[in-house]
Amino acid sequence: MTYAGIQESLFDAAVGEAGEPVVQPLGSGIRRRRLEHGAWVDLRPGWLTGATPLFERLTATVPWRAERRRMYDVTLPVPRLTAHYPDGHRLPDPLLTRLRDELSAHYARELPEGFVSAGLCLYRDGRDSVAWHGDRIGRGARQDTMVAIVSLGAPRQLSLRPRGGGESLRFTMSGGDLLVMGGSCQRTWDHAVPKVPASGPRLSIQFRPPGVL
Ligand SMILES: O=C(O)CCC(=O)C(=O)O
Ligand SMILES: [Fe+2]
Repeated sequence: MTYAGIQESLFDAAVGEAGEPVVQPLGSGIRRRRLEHGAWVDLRPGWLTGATPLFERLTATVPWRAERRRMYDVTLPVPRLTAHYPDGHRLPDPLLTRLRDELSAHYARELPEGFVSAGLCLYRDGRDSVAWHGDRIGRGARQDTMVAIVSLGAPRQLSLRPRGGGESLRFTMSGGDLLVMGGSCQRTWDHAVPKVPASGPRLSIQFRPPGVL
């Protein structure tokens, strides 16, 4: 994972015995970066190694939907595919359940309610993107909360900038990397995945606590 132009060490793409991804320990190698206005991001590059089989399974089996969003008086397609698994719904792969539970356990002290829902997004190529926004539908608009993102597939940039304007921070998320937005991040900062001239497909998994969308 790179941020602000600094290259962080990446793990070799080690694959588990049965060709399954290996979930590295979360406690080691996670680093918090405090941002202005009470926000922070935790970075854990290479949380999963050998994640290609998971990426391929999810790309092939998740019932992807093309989102549409109303803008002014027209409805436009949102350039990416999505699938949403609300609280209480079984996740599309047992490994995602394990990741969600490991995140809930790791953050239990700061986030007693844990992570309960998962949003999946598929950016098919460099033209797919998501515009500047905060996850502010629900209590992220009023309270500190967390959104944990696991990236699979091709590297893409996740940008953050203070909501009132200011310099943006750029985090390049590669396959297997974890980035957690916390504190006031959803209400005092915006984030985006900008378009790029060319990219292979990238899949993003966002785990959220109850009432955060
Ligand atoms: O692609 C990502 O990792 C971010 C997606 C996102 O911000 C969202 O769906 O709310
Ligand atoms: Fe978001």
